[in-house]
Amino acid sequence: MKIKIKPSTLNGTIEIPPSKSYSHRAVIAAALAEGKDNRKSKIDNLKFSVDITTTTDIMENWGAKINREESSLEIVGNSEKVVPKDKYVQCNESGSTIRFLIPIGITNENELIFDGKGKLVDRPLDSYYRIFDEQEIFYKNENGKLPLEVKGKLKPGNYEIDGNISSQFITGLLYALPLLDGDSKLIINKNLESKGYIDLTLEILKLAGIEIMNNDYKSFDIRGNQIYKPFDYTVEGDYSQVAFWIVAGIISANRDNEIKCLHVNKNSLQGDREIIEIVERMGAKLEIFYDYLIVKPSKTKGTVIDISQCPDIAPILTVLGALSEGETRIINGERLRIKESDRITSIKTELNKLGANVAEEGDSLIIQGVEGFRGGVTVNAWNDHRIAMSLAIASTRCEKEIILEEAESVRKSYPHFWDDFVRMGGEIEAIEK
Ligand SMILES: O=C(O)C1=C[C@@H](OP(=O)(O)O)[C@@H](O)[C@H](O)C1
Ligand SMILES: C=C(OP(=O)(O)O)C(=O)O
Repeated sequence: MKIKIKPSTLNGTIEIPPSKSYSHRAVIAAALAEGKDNRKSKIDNLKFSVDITTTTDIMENWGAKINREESSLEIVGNSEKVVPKDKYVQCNESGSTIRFLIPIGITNENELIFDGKGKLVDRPLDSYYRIFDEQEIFYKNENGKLPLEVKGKLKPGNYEIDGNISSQFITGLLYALPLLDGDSKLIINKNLESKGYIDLTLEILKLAGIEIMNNDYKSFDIRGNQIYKPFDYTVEGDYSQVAFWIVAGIISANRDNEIKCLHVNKNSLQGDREIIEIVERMGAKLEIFYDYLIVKPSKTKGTVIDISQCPDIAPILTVLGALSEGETRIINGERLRIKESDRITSIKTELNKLGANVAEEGDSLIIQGVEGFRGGVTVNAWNDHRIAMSLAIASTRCEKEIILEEAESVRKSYPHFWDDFVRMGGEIEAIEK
């Protein structure tokens, strides 16, 4: 979908959508829970983005009984036995889905074909291939790309994972290993990045009655033969998404505007909560309350941002850096290259078309601040929801309107983003389906 976005300033109150990371975890844990006497889990405040629908569909296919309402779910779990009705597992473009579900799928002797779309076809899974090689689990793919055929069953024992590629492998194993018929140890080699996501995993596992011994994130001791228990849970707002609205509020050209963001847990464990500390360091003024926050326009200064623990907020922080005084450096962004797009190159390329001054240096983004963007050009979202949303927020500081291609990519995590954008004062016009 191609849309025209006119320059406008955003203002008002926004309901931040539920955390995608918590939603995946809650749906999976509830789907694995014992379904004795039809005992069910209830998950409230869910939004069926493409990624969450994908995970939910797969868990249903693997034996959970799921009743979907508009913004909640009831699940009777499959009692830890993954028995697929269909061996084909379509993960669409969701890295979380495929990396969480590969090990869970083979906690039972199964034959599965994992497939994906877009960039997911190429996103790395090598950490699992090493385990399959060690355990002589059959797997087949062409040139390391999806589809991936896997046949076998995981064995309890020692597992080693590099902590600097994707924390999603660690989450997948933390979910799967308690289901094996013996104890396991998960050892993390190299530096653990995206550590906050492991905290979310441990929190939901605990809620489901799963016990894991965390040895300071260097290793985890996991007892086998554990049983997931049903639970009730309400998903909190998503810090990766509130980041867009925080930056929108800071860069607003209308000094009288303010953006109030609802459902933002002040004490959240989400790693992207770092957005608050980063923008405050750059000079932004936020008013933070127990479960909401208020952002007013402010002048910001460049800084150095280590993005290794909060990769998903890199694109929108690049927008903020581009409009801040002096130089902003976003460093340690290696894994940004293996997301829905190569986010170092995609955000640099598209923001520069608007008139920003962004350069790549190794795995860093080096940004020289400008007063505002020119706009007046066509930009592309690279089929990446976070690039589309970042460009939408950047458009509010363009002199001229912009055309955005692949605007529909927001549906991966935030399907009603454009409705919210318009509700907050954005002006868009669809040009092409
Ligand atoms: O576990 C999760 O929910 C996620 C982990 C992160 O991935 P990496 O650990 O690969 O950085 C993040 O980018 C992704 O959007 C969600
Ligand atoms: C990288 C992301 O998600 P995933 O890895 O689940 O595809 C994201 O939402 O930015």
